[in-house]
Amino acid sequence: MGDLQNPSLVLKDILQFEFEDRPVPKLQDEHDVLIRVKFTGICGSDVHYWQRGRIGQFVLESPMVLGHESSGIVEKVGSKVASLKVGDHVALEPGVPCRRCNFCKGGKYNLCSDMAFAATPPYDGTLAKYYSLPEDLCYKLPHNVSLEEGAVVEPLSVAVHLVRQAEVQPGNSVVVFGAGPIGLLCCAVAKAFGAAKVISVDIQQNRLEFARKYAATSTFLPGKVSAAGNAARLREENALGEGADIVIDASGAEPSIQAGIHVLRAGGTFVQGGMGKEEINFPITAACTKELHVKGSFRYATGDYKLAIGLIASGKVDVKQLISETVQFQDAKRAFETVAAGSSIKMLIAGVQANLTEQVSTI
Ligand SMILES: NC(=O)C1=CN([C@@H]2O[C@H](COP(=O)(O)OP(=O)(O)OC[C@H]3O[C@@H](n4cnc5c(N)ncnc54)[C@H](O)[C@@H]3O)[C@@H](O)[C@H]2O)C=CC1
Ligand SMILES: O=C(CO)[C@@H](O)[C@H](O)CO
Ligand SMILES: [Zn+2]
Repeated sequence: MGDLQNPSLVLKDILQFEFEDRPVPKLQDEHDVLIRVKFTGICGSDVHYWQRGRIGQFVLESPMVLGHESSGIVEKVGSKVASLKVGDHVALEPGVPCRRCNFCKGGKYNLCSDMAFAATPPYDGTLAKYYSLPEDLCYKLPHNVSLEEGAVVEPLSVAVHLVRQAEVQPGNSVVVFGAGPIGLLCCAVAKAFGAAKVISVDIQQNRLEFARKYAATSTFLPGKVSAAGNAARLREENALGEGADIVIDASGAEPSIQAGIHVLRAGGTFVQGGMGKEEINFPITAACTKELHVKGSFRYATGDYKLAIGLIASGKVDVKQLISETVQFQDAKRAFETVAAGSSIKMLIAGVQANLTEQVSTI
């Protein structure tokens, strides 16, 4: 068999992956660029689609290429591309908004209802040899930021957006539920924003050990007691007085959200980032009587990617430590299984290599 054009990892249905050859994307606009994808991280959201076929209103109804945390090298540029040239190393912002609606015009393009986002049904993702995007969504990496780090810019931008939504101020106490990549990056960004206490909460002891070494000032393993009981112990063990200033949920788990509301001080801020069950029991009276600020946080918007790259380039946030393993493209399924087994932090999948094209075709 001759060379494949664009080998891609396709989620055909729940738990069913297949490698397929897809056409190389055509540049649709003079400002588009074609990227040779070099590294792609696996996100908790990819795992949700793989295992459950949905996140909220986004439901897998036909086969979809997974992956949206990618870096790559510019392979081809449209006739009006001025900011990039062939060979540039870039981090991909993998969602194209309509650019015309009020949200887009107001800088909150993450809320655009016409967003075409990689690996969010029905749009194909980046786990392919090639991917195409408008030039302004490809961020040139500084010389001291590697392509591996470039693939982590996407989840770091999610964390930057979460911490900005939380309005973390110097001296704040911040409790982060979930010590997966998103929660860990939230800890690191909160610290970079000057938080005095950053408490990481998870049900996996190994993740807490990692969090403590990485960016958390302390950790908390919830017990088999009520959410209010866990919140009380969390407050006590961390000398939080009347409660934490800020809670970020990066777990999507109901007990975390409940404990998060209970651990906040009056007037504190709760930001939801984790996505899991669509509906949960929520301690609404505590939120009411403490006059909490309860917000959501979805992906990223104006300035988040630039700040994320700046945090890496300046050494304020180290993303290299999060990368557990990089597997070859043809081993992508194993990478998903490793993530599901909970034995890694961030798994990267290398882009299709020239000499691997034949091998992928036989899988
Ligand atoms: N809001 C947004 O824009 C985005 C949201 N996400 C979501 O954020 C979440 C986190 O993503 P990743 O870090 O990649 O996933 P992950 O699955 O690696 O991390 C989730 C962590 O939550 C922990 N957890 C589960 N139940 C818990 C409980 N009861 N208490 C405390 N911790 C608990 C797990 O042990 C795990 O370490 C996912 O739900 C993902 O879909 C991801 C990207 C963007
Ligand atoms: O994981 C992310 C972004 O990093 C989610 O927003 C998914 O795009 C939802 O489909
Ligand atoms: Zn993601």
